[in-house]
Amino acid sequence: MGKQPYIPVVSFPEPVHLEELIMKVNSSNDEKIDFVVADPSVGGVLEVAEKFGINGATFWAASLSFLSLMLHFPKLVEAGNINENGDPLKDEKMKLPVSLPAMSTIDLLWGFSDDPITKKAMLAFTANVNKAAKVTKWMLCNSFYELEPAFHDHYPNILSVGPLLASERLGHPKGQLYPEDSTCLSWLDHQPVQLVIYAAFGSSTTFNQSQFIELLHGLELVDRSLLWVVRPGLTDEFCISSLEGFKNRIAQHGKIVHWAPQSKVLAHPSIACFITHCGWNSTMEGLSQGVPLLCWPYVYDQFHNANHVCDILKVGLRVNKDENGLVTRSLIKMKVQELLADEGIRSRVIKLKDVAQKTISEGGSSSKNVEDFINKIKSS
Ligand SMILES: O=c1ccn([C@@H]2O[C@H](COP(=O)(O)OP(=O)(O)O[C@H]3O[C@H](CO)[C@@H](O)[C@H](O)[C@H]3O)[C@@H](O)[C@H]2O)c(=O)[nH]1
Repeated sequence: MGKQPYIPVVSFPEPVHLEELIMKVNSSNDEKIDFVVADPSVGGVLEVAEKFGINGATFWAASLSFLSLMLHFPKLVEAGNINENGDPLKDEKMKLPVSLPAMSTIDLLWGFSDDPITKKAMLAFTANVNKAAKVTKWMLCNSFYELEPAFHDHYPNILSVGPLLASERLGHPKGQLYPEDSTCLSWLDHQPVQLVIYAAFGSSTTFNQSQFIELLHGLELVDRSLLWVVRPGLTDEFCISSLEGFKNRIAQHGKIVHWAPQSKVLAHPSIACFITHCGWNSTMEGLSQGVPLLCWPYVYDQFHNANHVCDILKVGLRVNKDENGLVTRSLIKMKVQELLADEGIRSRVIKLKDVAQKTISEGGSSSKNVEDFINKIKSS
């Protein structure tokens, strides 16, 4: 028991084959590459395109407020708050851009981990984002104006085109990490309206044994209909074996799947709330479907997303760890009950759902940004 959670280490390879690929495609008689859209955290893509005289844009898959924090990194170094490795140089809270609350260096992205490899990867991520921002005049973001108005006013050149929802993806296969178990949709059809708790923690979160057992008992104590995604790798074999008894105990009102069609699940009328790690996609999907969030951030931007949901938008509540570093079963039960009883949260999140839908409808801010972007590319 008590094994430390695994923190995924991300690496950002240089686009070594991109130059070759562009040369190959553009020397053929087929259609040529004349514009590139790249994730800014993947270093060097836009620089390679630029070498060939090809324009490019970045697409940022997290929030605009978090992007602003990345873009602010060089200013924190200049101001002497941190050094180039992100280490704190002053023992004081730093003033951050726009409406981000003042923060200590430890709460910054690169401060969350003691693991030097993870920290190094996150610094590379930040450096890549800043380099890409210098190369392109077009930055797209999966957000919408009304979700983060102060940041959009501060960065008028960043075009938000969200919410981009997985259920709206074109083509097959849909690029899912795991096969979707869509039997949960027909199961949801048989559940009462707004009664089911949906719990899912994205593509890479892991739980140690102690935490997983607390979560399992917490979900059982809540004693409501439950749909829970237990992804391969979410926890270890010992915990998976303990799921068998749990499944039997909740058989009347619960379902566990390996991977759900999440966007469709969140749009289902039987969903009452979403226990989430606050990855930005999950956050956007939940809010765009008017579902209150119970925020359980784990790493990276997830803490910022949880702050935004709970303190700024006020459409969710968060769980905190106790002195042993655990979110306890009794807290899980209490917070779910508190969330479900909060009419203010429910009415605010339903309003946000309407706003999110308008923003991608004709004339909405994200819809206009997509049109503007296409027109700009065409005329460039
Ligand atoms: O059963 C499931 C569970 C999840 N999903 C989908 O998987 C995606 C998960 O994305 P996200 O919520 O953003 O979580 P992560 O996979 O953890 O995302 C990483 O990337 C995000 C965007 O940059 C960051 O915000 C996160 O912190 C980082 O962990 C979403 O589209 C979900 O709909 C499913 O389709 N089925």
